[in-house]
Amino acid sequence: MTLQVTGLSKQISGRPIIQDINFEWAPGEIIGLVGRNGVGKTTLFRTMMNQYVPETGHVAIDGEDILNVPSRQEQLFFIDTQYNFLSTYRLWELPRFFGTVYPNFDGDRFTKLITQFKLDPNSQYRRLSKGMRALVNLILALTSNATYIILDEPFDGLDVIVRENIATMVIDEVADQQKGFLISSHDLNELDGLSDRVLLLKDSRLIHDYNLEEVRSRAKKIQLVLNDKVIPDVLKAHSQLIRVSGRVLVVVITDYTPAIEQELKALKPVLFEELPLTLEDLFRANLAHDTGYQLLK
Ligand SMILES: Nc1ncnc2c1ncn2[C@@H]1O[C@H](COP(=O)(O)OP(=O)(O)OP(=O)(O)O)[C@@H](O)[C@H]1O
Repeated sequence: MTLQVTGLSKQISGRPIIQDINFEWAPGEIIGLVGRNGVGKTTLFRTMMNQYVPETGHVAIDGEDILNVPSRQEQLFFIDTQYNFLSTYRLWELPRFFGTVYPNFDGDRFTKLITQFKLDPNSQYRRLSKGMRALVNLILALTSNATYIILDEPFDGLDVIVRENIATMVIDEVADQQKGFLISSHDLNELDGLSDRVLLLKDSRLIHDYNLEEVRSRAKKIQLVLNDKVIPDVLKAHSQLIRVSGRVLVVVITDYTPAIEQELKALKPVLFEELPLTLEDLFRANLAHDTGYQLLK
């Protein structure tokens, strides 16, 4: 079972916002969609949902265009955080509303989760804080029982507790491989430990589709203290410098080999220590040239 996005393009006021987007997405996957502010992440989601009619392309589930087969549309979930009709609804009213769109909506689980997170069922959606709204959006996504769930910046502006709650719920939900998530973010730290695959959107196109396990298996982050202040050739040739402070160097080597290790050890470093590699490190090392990200903080 997969969802296929094929040749999807959308222009707004004559300007191409997304162009020729192609990817496949299977249940069990948590895909990160990253790109700078305004690059077109939300536009891609709206176009996938046909809120925006695409100039070209389509979205299909197991080969069936979701526009032609209503039962397929029910398998795809997205709440537009900017434009939605929820603001005047009270939380207890939401299951009725969503139940008409998603026939497998689980009202009992919705009520259970609302109670578990100490949300007041009588609150109007618009009166909720940003973090509470994010939680309600996620609860709706999970209880819709859609297979493919799109979350647009679900962590934006949330405190660490709510962020962890959301991340844990997402991870639990994919454990049995029945659901998949597509999560946009402009902050790589938020996707760390969550996504197994990352799509990078730049200049209206998907320019990379990364399998993170594969990228991680080849890369190493190393802290070195060398006798000499000069950066050795082996590091210039194979690594991306993450930090330099005096004689302490932190580097990421994207294609770490025994030969590189030998060359490094031959320098007889005072300290040679492997550090945990973050998603941001990987992107900084792999993509510093083409993300347009200002990754160094
Ligand atoms: N309805 C609209 N009318 C005019 N321009 C639009 C509309 N929707 C999107 N755009 C433009 O399309 C571009 C992409 O916007 P979009 O919201 O998809 O980006 P994004 O990647 O989701 O950004 P962010 O990370 O800031 O949320 C922006 O330049 C935006 O101004």
